[in-house]
Amino acid sequence: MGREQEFMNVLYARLEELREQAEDALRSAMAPAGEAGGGTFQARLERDVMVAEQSGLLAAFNAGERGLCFGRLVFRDGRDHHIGRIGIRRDDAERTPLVIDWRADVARPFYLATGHTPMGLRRRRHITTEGQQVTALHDEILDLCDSERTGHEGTDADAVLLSSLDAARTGRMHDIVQTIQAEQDRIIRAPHRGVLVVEGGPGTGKTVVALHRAAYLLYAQRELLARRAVLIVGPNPAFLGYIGEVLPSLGETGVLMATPGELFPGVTATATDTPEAAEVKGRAEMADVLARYVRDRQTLPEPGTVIGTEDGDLLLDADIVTLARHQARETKLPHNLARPHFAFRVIDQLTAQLADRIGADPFGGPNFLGPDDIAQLGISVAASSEVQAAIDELWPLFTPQELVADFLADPVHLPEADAEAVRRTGGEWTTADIPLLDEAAELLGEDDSAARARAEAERQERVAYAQGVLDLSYGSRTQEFEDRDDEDSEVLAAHNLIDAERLADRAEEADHRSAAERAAADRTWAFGHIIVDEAQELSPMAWRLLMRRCPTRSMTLVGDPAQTAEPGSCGSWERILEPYVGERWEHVRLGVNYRTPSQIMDVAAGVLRAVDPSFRPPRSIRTTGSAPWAHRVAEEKELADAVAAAVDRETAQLGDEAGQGRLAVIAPGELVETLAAALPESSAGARPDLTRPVVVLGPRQAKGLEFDAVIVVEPAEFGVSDLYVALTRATQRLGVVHAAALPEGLEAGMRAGLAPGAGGEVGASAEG
Ligand SMILES: Nc1ncnc2c1ncn2[C@@H]1O[C@H](COP(=O)(O)OP(=O)(O)OP(=O)(O)O)[C@@H](O)[C@H]1O
Repeated sequence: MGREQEFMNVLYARLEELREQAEDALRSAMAPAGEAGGGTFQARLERDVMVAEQSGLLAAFNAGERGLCFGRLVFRDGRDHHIGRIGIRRDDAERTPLVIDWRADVARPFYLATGHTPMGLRRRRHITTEGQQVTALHDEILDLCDSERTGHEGTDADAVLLSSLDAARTGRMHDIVQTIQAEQDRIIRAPHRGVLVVEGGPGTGKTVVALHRAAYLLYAQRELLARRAVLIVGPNPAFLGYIGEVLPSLGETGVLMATPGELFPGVTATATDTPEAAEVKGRAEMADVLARYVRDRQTLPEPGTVIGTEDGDLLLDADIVTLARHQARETKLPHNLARPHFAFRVIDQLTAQLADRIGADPFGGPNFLGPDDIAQLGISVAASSEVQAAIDELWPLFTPQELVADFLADPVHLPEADAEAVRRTGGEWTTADIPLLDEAAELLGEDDSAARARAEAERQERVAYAQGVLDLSYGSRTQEFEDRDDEDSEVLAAHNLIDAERLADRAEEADHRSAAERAAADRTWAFGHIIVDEAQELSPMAWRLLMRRCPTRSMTLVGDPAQTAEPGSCGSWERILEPYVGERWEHVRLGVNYRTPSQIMDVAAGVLRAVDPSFRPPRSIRTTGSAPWAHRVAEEKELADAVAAAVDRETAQLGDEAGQGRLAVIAPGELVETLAAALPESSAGARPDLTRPVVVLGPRQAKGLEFDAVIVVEPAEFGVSDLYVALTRATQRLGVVHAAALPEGLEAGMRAGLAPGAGGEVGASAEG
């Protein structure tokens, strides 16, 4: 222990040194222009390089501080490496690695080696720390011929994992770099570059594995991903808050997180659809329906429509417009971008009409007007406000919001019942509207060609400057960070953190945002990688939107069909993916439940088995001493008091067991407010504060979350999959408070779970 503590002291001293250097460098880079070499373009670029480099380093130093080093690998060939959250080198001429980043290849045996396949290891050590103090060591001997003993062997190999799983929850998910399991490691580092589907039951680590995969990809493909950013889509804001600290704690910040209701820049879904409306809006056919609706808005004039111009009246008949419309549609451009073609054809034909009239030879000879005269006539026709108004009427410009709002107010091309389900005038946007807005934006297009051309020319200029600055930075680098075998692949060197193009983008006066920030504002942004959690919930229309955001199809999809409850969700992975990648996707499964103890899992599984006797839940890695309990009250109005009493009892238990902890009351939506009022210390609402000791949630809000204790209220009101989700959120204790009879599968599970001597009465709490 003493030797590891000495090492830890050296390591933290080095970290402090690096942090100070980075802070100093950052301070001087941020100094006012006059002191830092003037305000020239070149000087500003150099400053940007420094700021990007040093703030990246600082973020990594700060993130790496907690649990900086957690493992050690001693190889048979004499190599001896410490493994940590980030890689750090000594300040010597060889830049010897002090600690290796967990994502480096050389760290892999830490997660994969077994007695059977030792991967060249003699021993593997887990180092537990509190702050900078080493508090425990666990050694595993992997080379059976190794007779050396340290006194730290022989402890349960899973001790570190189990202590992490037993720890009280904080309301925030933590990284698992110290205890990644072999089946998880294979997914995190999967070489597959396309769509990877990670499936598994509740608590199998799907979410945490996907986040670590993002961290790994940001390391392994840093150049691409730092520029294109990673998008993480999660079911609700509470969930995103819950997982939000995992990647920053691993030093990764180039990530945008969003719910499906936030995927159209400038709009946030705040209203809720009925299940019927959400189902209709989510259907793949809506893409065709909207496309037809856009064509409907390309209209024909009333017969005999006359337009008055300075040069006389013009007849705008259906033939003229039909031809112009046909020619505009033939361009295959989106509606708004095809409009100039339509306008041009209409003006051309009206001009011809005018020219025929003005320049006609009464004796039947050729037209008197020359090409210049006709061109002049064309200009005056185009400038006519009446002509413009007619074109606006026949081929109007729309924003996506206008188009979708018009469609919802009068839904066409839908069967009557479906149209009724979605009909809405005005009002706020819903989550199911977001893919419709995106589809509309695709159908309409955005005429930004001139702005794009200008921006691109300016950008090329900046890239040339930036390349010069980077060459300068590369030549003068003093590198601290290194953990990959390849000397040239500095993980966080300036020239990797920020390449010429990114630097050029950053140098743009008006736009100093990160890639993730720019991505958030840009509907057409192509992300380097997308992670979708609770992917089984998304509708076919939502998938169309997401696939547009990721043309490379580099995606990790996380889901569990048994937890699917959204109306209109896609169903099978094949159905989701076939239109976009055919059969070119990989499917991996996780089979061990790290969250829910077996007593609780048995009860939850009973609920699904009641509808599907062949259902097999994931195997729980833990059991706890507490049997789930149920308490029945005579009438619904007694629920709030009973829940308040149960919360007091359970929080006291958590206090006894873990010193702290988090409890969730999961109740049907209509009861949430009443229960929250009966629990004054609790947090509830659209964005509940999960770090509070007690939260009150609806079943959909509980998705993906976990708590030490969970009290499920009135489960008869839940759908089967919602109930399964609710019952599988607890890491320690589960209770049910109800007035109505328990659903069939739950009642049977509770009976089986009751400890002998507890009376066998489901109606009586096992706790008394
Ligand atoms: N290797 C591990 N080491 C430590 N903790 C782990 C490990 N794997 C998973 N866990 C923990 O198990 C819990 C469940 O993980 P996670 O939320 O990712 O599961 P999930 O499969 O997404 O669950 P659900 O589908 O129910 O939302 C988390 O607290 C996670 O940190």
